[in-house]
Amino acid sequence: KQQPATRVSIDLNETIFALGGPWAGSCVDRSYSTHLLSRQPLVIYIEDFLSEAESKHLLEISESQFEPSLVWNGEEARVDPSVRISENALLDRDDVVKCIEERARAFQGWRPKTYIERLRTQRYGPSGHYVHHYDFSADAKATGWGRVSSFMVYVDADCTGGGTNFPRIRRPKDERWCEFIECGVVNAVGADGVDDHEGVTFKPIKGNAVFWENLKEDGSGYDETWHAGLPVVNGTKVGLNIWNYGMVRTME
Ligand SMILES: O=C(O)CCC(=O)C(=O)O
Ligand SMILES: [Fe+2]
Repeated sequence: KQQPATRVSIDLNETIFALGGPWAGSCVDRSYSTHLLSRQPLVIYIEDFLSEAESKHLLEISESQFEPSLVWNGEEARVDPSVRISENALLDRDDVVKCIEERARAFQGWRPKTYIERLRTQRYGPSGHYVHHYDFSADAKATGWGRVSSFMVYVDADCTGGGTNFPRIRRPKDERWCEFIECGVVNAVGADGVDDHEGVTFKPIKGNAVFWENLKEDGSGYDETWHAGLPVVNGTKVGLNIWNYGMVRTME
């Protein structure tokens, strides 16, 4: 086994990560169903990841916590409507939240040396959006640590627009996918001018989720994971971000 050139230790800080070992409480098993969209990068669509009651609960505990979403420009975090218009809420780790964290760990086969970042909901109103971006940062290859994978979960989707667009992922051919992704020419142009009729746009569907891996085994990022939250036209969309921070595979 190849030894990493440098060993970087990470700061396992409770304000950032959902720590505390395997959840010992009782969680009701969720019978979600999965559909493989891509192998490289790994992208899996998940139906019924959240129950109706869980979504309702997440919305309730988020309500008083929402604050404007910030963007990091390399120096400071600030509001930048050209990049992102939404509010997000850091969730208290009650039993419902811990069971969702545990479901995300189990889904990934309890991947070693991987920590879930504290869960956040994100709410978008009309013209709310997030321009195309990567969830990973470029230093994972050097440090051996990074955002190895992401879940985008739809907690509320009482909206038009607001799809999650991956312009570099090839649209699957089978018509059955049209239940979950936009088919045909959509011609919606994101706030950054990227035309979403290429690639895959997931419809926001309450309770469903998209899971993808951001980093290759060596810690470099997949270009194909470039994605956006397209502008909401009417109504409200609430997403749940589950970001998984871990050691890249070749360093494990
Ligand atoms: O809202 C979406 O559809 C995508 C959100 C997203 O990519 C993010 O918060 O990192
Ligand atoms: Fe993202």
